[in-house]
Amino acid sequence: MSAESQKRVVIVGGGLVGSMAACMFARKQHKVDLYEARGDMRKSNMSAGKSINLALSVRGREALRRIGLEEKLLSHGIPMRARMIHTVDGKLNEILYDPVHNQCIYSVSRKFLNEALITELEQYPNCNIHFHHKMTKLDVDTGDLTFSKQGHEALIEVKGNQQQLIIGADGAHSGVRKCLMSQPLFDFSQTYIEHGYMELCIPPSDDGNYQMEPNFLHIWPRGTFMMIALPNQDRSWTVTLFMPFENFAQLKTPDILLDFFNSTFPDAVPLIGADRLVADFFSRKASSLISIKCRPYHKNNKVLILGDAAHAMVPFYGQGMNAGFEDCCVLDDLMDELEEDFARVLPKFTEVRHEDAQMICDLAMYNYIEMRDLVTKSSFLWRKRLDSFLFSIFPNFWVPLYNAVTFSRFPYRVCVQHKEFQDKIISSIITGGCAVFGLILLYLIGLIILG
Ligand SMILES: Cc1cc2nc3c(=O)[nH]c(=O)nc-3n(C[C@H](O)[C@H](O)[C@H](O)COP(=O)(O)OP(=O)(O)OC[C@H]3O[C@@H](n4cnc5c(N)ncnc54)[C@H](O)[C@@H]3O)c2cc1C
Ligand SMILES: Cc1cnn(-c2ccc(OCc3ccccc3)c(C(=O)O)c2)c1-c1ccc(Cl)c(F)c1
Repeated sequence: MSAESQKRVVIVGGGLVGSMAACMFARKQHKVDLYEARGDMRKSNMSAGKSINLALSVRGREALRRIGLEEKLLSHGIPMRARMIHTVDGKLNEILYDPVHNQCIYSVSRKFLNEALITELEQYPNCNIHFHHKMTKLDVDTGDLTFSKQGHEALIEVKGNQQQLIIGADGAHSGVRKCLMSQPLFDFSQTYIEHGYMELCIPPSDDGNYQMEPNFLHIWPRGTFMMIALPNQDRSWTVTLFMPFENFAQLKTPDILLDFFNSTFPDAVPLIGADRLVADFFSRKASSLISIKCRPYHKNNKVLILGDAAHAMVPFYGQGMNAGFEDCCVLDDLMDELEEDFARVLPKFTEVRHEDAQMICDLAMYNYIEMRDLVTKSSFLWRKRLDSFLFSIFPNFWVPLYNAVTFSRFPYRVCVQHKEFQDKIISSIITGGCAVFGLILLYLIGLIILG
């Protein structure tokens, strides 16, 4: 690549999306400087962020494929071919995600994934990674950046004329986005939901095996309370309890906690272990969940935000990382289509991505509301069984929305359009069916009256 065509890119945030974006630019031989506030996660045992493991699906896999990491992650990940629904009376109900094509989602370790991305990035001589560098200031007009470096008094200045593009992949509470918010015509909204989440653990059995069937996403739908478990490589499970903060606050003592679990998630207590449940629950605090929407995602030809910085969503669709990785694919394609001209690429990114990103934020929030309101024990179950049955007999027509979102790369808005079309068909069949049934009934009544 000629020096003139090589771009210089600064990426703020070395989490999942920032490190993915860095790999995508580095493989195109551009000069990349990645700045991450935290230290090198490969040198610490701390968890890499908000959840210990994540569900990886098709949209995220495409980004990993492009940088050559898909097979590495799939071989480390654990396939989840079905949801296993735990009813309160202890019954287990498995419903395949894809009875037609046998597609599955993968439980992957956040730390392993972030480490794999950083290690891949290090292979590129045209990339520098600056750990312990926290961006404290950005002038969105000049592109001048200021960083504080852990343990150093002096601030580090990166002048705007040293790079052509600044990407903000610094998460839901993005400092780069906050700088964009000071600009005119920048729309922003955020919603904290009443539910918080806490991660618990189901350890391996005494003989080192999984205590539950491993190739499943285990779900305990209890209306207001929801709990899921994703498998880990070490045969343990990361359990995530979703509950309103006010309910977390009511569980003040071990006895109250155990009474709650024994009545709400009875089969989970022996799996977690009563002592471990008490110790873990009272050793941590529930974390908040936020949904963020904003527009535009860019400023001129200089600044762009990706991932949670642009569209943080509640985790009730398992799509946040997948959507952020898909941002990187959309940007990658636009770089190719528009000859890497940032003056065209950046506004086009907002134009083509914004509606889909808003849609998945809305879908995740809709799922949250719908799952919370599915209060009867079997309603979650029957909804899923009906979807799965119709999908298996009309595979090209009846694609459940969850399957379109999770197992295809159709734009999120197209997935919803298809769902709305399906709903119209169903309602007209039901309406038509009712009309036919009514006519038959009238005919029979007429026969009876007229003898
Ligand atoms: C409980 C839970 C479960 C989830 N489950 C799933 C799932 O199953 N599947 C899925 O696809 N998604 C899931 N998600 C969503 C997923 O975690 C996020 O969408 C994803 O982490 C977003 O990645 P990101 O890189 O945009 O942001 P982040 O992961 O937040 O990374 C931002 C990075 O920027 C750094 N940073 C922040 N500020 C600065 C600064 N000023 N200077 C330098 N660096 C900075 C941070 O240290 C961090 O490393 C879940 C989220 C939660 C909360
Ligand atoms: C991490 C991850 C990956 N995918 N999903 C997911 C999400 C929603 C689902 O259905 C919604 C629905 C249920 C019932 C009726 C309509 C819609 C299904 C499913 O169909 O199995 C799977 C999750 C997840 C995340 C949080 C919670 Cl709380 C949860 F339960 C699962």
